[in-house]
Order: sequence, then C-alpha cells, then structure tokens
Amino acid sequence: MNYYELLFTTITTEDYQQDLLINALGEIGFDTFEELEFGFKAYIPIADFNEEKLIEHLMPYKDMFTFSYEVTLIPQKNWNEVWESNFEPIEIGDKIYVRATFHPAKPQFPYEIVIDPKMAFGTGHHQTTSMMLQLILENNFAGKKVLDMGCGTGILAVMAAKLNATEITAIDYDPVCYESTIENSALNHIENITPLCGSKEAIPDEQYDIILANINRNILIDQMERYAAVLKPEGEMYLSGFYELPDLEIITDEARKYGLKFISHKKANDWVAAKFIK
Ligand SMILES: C[S@@+](CC[C@H](N)C(=O)[O-])C[C@H]1O[C@@H](n2cnc3c(N)ncnc32)[C@H](O)[C@@H]1O
Repeated sequence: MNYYELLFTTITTEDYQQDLLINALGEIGFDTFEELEFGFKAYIPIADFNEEKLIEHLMPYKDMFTFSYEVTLIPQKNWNEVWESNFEPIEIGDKIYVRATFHPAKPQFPYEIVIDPKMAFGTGHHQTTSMMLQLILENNFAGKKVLDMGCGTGILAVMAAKLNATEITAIDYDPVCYESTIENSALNHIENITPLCGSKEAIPDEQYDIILANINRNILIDQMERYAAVLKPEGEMYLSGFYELPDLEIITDEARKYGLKFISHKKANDWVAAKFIK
C-alpha cells in the first residue's frame, strides 16, 4: 500500500502537546507514528488523506504551540524496520516488561509481554497503554470474562490472560490490529483470546465481568450504552484514551446515564485511565 509521510516539526516544551497532535491525527486515519528529536513522522494510506480535513483538524492546536509539516509520498516502506528502530523495551514498575521479539528476555519481571507491533497501536510506550496495564495489574482478573475494545496489538488482552482471565474477546475495527492480536496472542502462548474485527456492532451479545477500552473520548461516548448493556451487574470497566480536562467529567456523565459509577483514575501527562463499576 502507498502512504503519505508527514514530517512534523514541533516547537514545544511539553511532551503532552505533541501527544495531542498525534491523537488528533489518529482520529483522521493516520496509523503509524515515528518519534523524532524535534517532532515526529506520521503515516497515512494515500486513499485516506485529505489535506483540507487535516488543516481543519489541526486548527485548535495552532494557537497552543508552534508546529509545521511537510508531505512526501512513500511508495513502499519496510514497516518492520520503522518499528525496530523505534521500539525500545519498557518496564512498568518492577512487574511488567514489554519487549519486541528482537529484544532479549528479562526473567526477573513476573510478567513479560512480547509484542510484534507492526502498524498497530499498543506497545506500552504510550501513557494510556501503560496506565491501563497498571490498572489491570492492580485488579483481579482471575476467572473473569473480559472484553478488550480497541485492542490494537492485543497488549491489554494478553496482560488480562496472564492474570488468568478465562475468556477474552479482543475487538478492533482495523484489520491490521486484528491480525496483530492473533500474532501477539501466539507469541505469548495465549489461547483464550478471541479476536474480532469491527466496531461496536461486533460486540457479542454476551455478559462480561470486565471491559477494557483505550480508544478516544468520542468513540467511548458513542459506545458507552453498548458497554453498559454487555457488562454484568457489579462488573468493572476501565477506560483510557482521553484527557483529564475536560474529558473525564464528560465521560463520567455519559457513563452515569447507563448506570456506570466512576470509582477512580490515574493520570500521566494529562492523559487519564479511569475505573467504573456497574
Ligand atoms: C489508543 S489505541 C489502543 C490500543 C491498545 N488497546 C492499547 O491500550 O495500547 C485505540 C485502538 O482502538 C481502535 N479503534 C478506534 N476506533 C474504533 C472503533 N470504533 N471500534 C473498534 N476499535 C476502534 C484503533 O484501531 C486502535 O487500535
């Protein structure tokens, strides 16, 4: 597939401002990002690129900090090379170690997750993923039936399986993420993850003990009613992919409409991961 590469040069002292930009690009079809010292590269399939939409989407950030971009057509790219040059292993506390296949193992960590990220989001490098991993670690997944919505690489589903969840359904609307979840389940020797490709209509008519969803504010709001319908009474829901201000209150209000009560949240660089109970 042919891609456009947009080289963004950003002048900001706040890492989270660059994250805002990356998140905004993710909402309009950019699916791979490569961090650089003074900015980042963002990639989008040529069929999905619309410069007018891009300019409109970037407008709110123009007043916040300085950035510019240049567009180049990339006929072919070795995505594995992009990932290999970008992907450093990460440690989450002293319990979770996330590495790629090409990094050596660290057996001193009780939980190791091996990810072949390709073009799917979810390597643990993003604060939302690492906060979700921490939340999973702090809560009880043993014997639970779990739905992981917007599974990306399947990293959260893999962590839930390592904590002895019995059945995990992992859904993403991006076929690359669906394939990536199959591959990463196998890499981690996990057999109880059922990957599905689709959006909220793909959520099976079943009842789950726990829902995980690290997506973004608007999609979480759109899917909230469906999450509430498939969550068991007293079931737990962990959400991320949004900011403390103003999103947390908006999400909490939406959750309340469907009987989901806000319990607590974690915060990193303005990003939030929050726990709710039905
Ligand atoms: C921020 S990433 C999170 C990936 C992974 N769960 C993690 O925590 O790192 C969000 C994922 O949601 C998926 N996604 C976005 N909109 C979706 C939708 N409407 N239905 C299902 N998946 C969606 C994207 O393809 C992406 O893989």
